[in-house]
Amino acid sequence: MSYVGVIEVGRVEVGPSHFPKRPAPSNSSSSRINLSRTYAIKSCSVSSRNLGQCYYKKSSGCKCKLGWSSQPLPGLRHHFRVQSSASEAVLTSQSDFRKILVGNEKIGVLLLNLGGPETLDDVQPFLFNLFADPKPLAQFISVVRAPKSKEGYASIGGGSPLRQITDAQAEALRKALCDKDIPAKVYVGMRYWHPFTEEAIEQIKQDGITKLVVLPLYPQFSISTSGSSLRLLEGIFREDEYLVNMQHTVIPSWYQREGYIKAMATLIEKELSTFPEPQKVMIFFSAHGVPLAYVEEAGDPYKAEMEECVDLIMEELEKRGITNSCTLAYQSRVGPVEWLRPYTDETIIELGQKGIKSLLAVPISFVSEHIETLEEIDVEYKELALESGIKHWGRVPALGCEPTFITDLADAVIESLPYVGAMAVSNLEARQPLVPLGSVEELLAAYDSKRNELPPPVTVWEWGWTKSAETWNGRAAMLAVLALLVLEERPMPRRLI
Ligand SMILES: C=CC1=C(C)c2cc3[nH]c(cc4nc(cc5[nH]c(cc1n2)c(C)c5CCC(=O)O)C(CCC(=O)O)=C4C)c(C)c3C=C
Ligand SMILES: [Fe+2]
Repeated sequence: MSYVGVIEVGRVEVGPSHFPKRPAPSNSSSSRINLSRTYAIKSCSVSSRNLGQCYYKKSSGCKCKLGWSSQPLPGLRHHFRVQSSASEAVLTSQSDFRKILVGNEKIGVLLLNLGGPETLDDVQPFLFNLFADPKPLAQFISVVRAPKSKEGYASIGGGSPLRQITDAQAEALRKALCDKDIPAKVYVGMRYWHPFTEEAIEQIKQDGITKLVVLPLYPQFSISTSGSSLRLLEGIFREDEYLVNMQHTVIPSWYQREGYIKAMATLIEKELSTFPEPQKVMIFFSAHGVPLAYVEEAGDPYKAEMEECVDLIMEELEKRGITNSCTLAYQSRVGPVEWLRPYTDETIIELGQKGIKSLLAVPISFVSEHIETLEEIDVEYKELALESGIKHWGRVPALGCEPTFITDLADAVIESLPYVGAMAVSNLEARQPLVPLGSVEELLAAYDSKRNELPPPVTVWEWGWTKSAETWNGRAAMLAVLALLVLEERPMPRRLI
């Protein structure tokens, strides 16, 4: 039985502090709320966090933070009405809690990731997929780029560890969900290498999943990463009868989640303690870069989310009495087009010139070890730092299967369950600041609506031009890499091309 209209959360105190963001709309049933009274709720869309509070309190009279839709949206299944009528029931037991969230549904979680070549032979075809738009150029670019990439992958053991780590994260998440009484199957869908997203979707269909939570494994949203995967999913969903009818929701980014922030702060705190003078260490956040045009012209929220993420981690550290200085820079640029600044390599040199002696690198845009942590940071940037006068160098490990982090991902999934099937966002303004959720289509529409002023297409790109995020991504990447090819002959270190 679906929980729509069945949730019988008992007495809920509705107070002004629970509605800080939006005033009660005058034309909806919510306008009848008297903020100082206690109400029973029928057919509601309280998030599982709130249900969780009800459950954990195991008593009546618990407080729930409620959100509402100002008007019933077409197709919105879980909007709620607050009524001053009685019919109070109390949600007390774990099984009630689980029943509401799971019912008879088969829940699936689809982890989206980029994918990486597992062997050196995979490198060129992997690059082909990465640059596969338009295809004739992808072949050319991947062949030219392959030797350089292979060198990198050879130096980290002959392949990317991404698949293995992501599989381990999927299994850890499954267990964490199970421990929280939410039985779910967890799938891995890579964008550019095995197991491809298409393979994961096939498995999801075979398993008869009825509710799917889509969770990109990138803490911050970028059109080049999560956006690209979601665009692919959108196409797959649209063309498949089973999937069109399968309820789903997307957690587009989760860098603001308390558990993630705390897990990052703990890793930093631990690593700082290995320095001879921890309080003098500069915390150096290094994020994967994107071409500047993504942010300035295509409306990528990546930079804003990254900066907010750094602020939140630093706030958490401050609460723990750690007040080190910090800086944020962007790494891994490809080609000479402008990428997000400041660049990691240039910043390291500048910090050395300013007399900084201790640097702790924190990879922040990705939660697994991969070529850019193991080779670029651990080898190239470390070497550059030592050459630049830095005496003490450290690097925070990627989160991987760190338990606090995995538990938090499980909570994110559980909190998203009431939104499965619901159209929770209709535009960016309507999005909640925390854990904005929505269907793939809705979400992309929200981002697309911000992208009205793309520059006119360059002639060479006119073939197949659209304004979609993924195509824009492909075009910019292509532009960058083509420019790179012009400079390819020059003997420059990887970080400077
Ligand atoms: C948040 C993470 C990432 C962003 C943003 C991103 C943007 C981006 N990347 C390229 C080009 C390449 N990326 C490559 C590999 C790669 N990139 C990420 C993450 C982000 N990329 C990952 C996790 C990986 C796989 C790493 C692994 O271990 O296999 C590569 C191939 C490797 C290499 O040759 O350096 C390229 C090329 C562009 C152009 C871009 C933004 C538009
Ligand atoms: Fe990349």
